[in-house]
Amino acid sequence: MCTAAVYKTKDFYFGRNLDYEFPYGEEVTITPRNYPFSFRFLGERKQHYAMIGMAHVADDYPLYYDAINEKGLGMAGLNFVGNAVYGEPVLGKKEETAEEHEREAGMVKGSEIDNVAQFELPLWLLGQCASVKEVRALLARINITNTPFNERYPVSQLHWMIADREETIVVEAVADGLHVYDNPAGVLTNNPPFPQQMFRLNDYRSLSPKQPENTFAPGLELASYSRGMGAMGLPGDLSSASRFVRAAFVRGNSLSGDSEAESVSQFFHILHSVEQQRGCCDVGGEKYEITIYTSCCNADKGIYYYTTYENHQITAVDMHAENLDGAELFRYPLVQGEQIRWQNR
Ligand SMILES: C[C@H](CCC(=O)NCCS(=O)(=O)O)[C@H]1CC[C@H]2[C@@H]3[C@H](O)C[C@@H]4C[C@H](O)CC[C@]4(C)[C@H]3C[C@H](O)[C@]12C
Repeated sequence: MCTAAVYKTKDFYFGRNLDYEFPYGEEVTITPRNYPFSFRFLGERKQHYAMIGMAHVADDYPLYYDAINEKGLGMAGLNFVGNAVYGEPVLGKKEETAEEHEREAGMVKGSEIDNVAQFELPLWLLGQCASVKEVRALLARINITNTPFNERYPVSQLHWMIADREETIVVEAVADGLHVYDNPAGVLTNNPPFPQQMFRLNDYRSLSPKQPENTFAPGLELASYSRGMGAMGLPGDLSSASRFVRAAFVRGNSLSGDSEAESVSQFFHILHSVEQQRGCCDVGGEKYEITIYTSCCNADKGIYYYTTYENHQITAVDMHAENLDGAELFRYPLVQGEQIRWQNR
């Protein structure tokens, strides 16, 4: 399970929990503007926007899980197993029915289509889009293909949250095609599909950070014996559907100062409210899903903050501290191990 979230104070923040039973060997990775991308179906791009994110680097290629680019656009891929459906590559244009073909004959010769392998999506979108608006335009002509990176890395079944400071969307490629949803909740988890996650929020519409009125039944005096009773019923379990509700509530009611330290701190509090502790989510074979890392990107400043399961101290990497006109990846292995600050020795 995973959870992604956005948060806005003075700056715009984007991040996620990566929950899984083992790490793939991820590193904070900066891709500078002149690192050449070779797309499977779309040729080479010698120049693109610079980006920073968490990636597994294979054969010097950044396989991003989540990242932001230098324009303030963020993107995260989360498991969507059993629902994600990617297509075979098609030849340069959309497959069209005979009827559509007739309608279009003499006008446009079928719409152009971009075949993008599933693992290429972050590079394709973050490399050339400065905003969600631009992402929407590219998605209108995309065919996300089921092309694996290589035989060691089968295609992951993911859906994506993509956001800038103005808007957040969710992209789901399913059996009946590609769907792009507005996401006013500002969070994403895993299954079920996004419309069902959003619908379920209706069940919790009476929850509140305020103490509730007693409306239980006439004549029954009931006590407000504890703080926090307005959110009684907020799910606390680790299922994806429950984390969606919990994260949407916590994020939606979050308050913080707008300094960098206060904003980053609050962002980690939001995502840590749905983190997974080792032992509580048994996935079989004596393996347990845990929150391997939590990230918080300042999308305006190009800073990638993270904590890991083994290290609660926040570590940060600033993309602008590197030469973004370079042509080689900058890679930062995750800092692990709790950093405990002793006060009396
Ligand atoms: C396992 C990760 C998703 C975590 C998650 O959503 N967990 C929920 C578990 S559950 O459904 O609720 O059971 C996903 C997110 C990004 C994925 C990686 C990225 O897509 C980049 C490459 C893509 C390659 O095809 C496979 C390796 C890989 C390096 C992927 C490995 C793995 O599938 C990752 C790391």
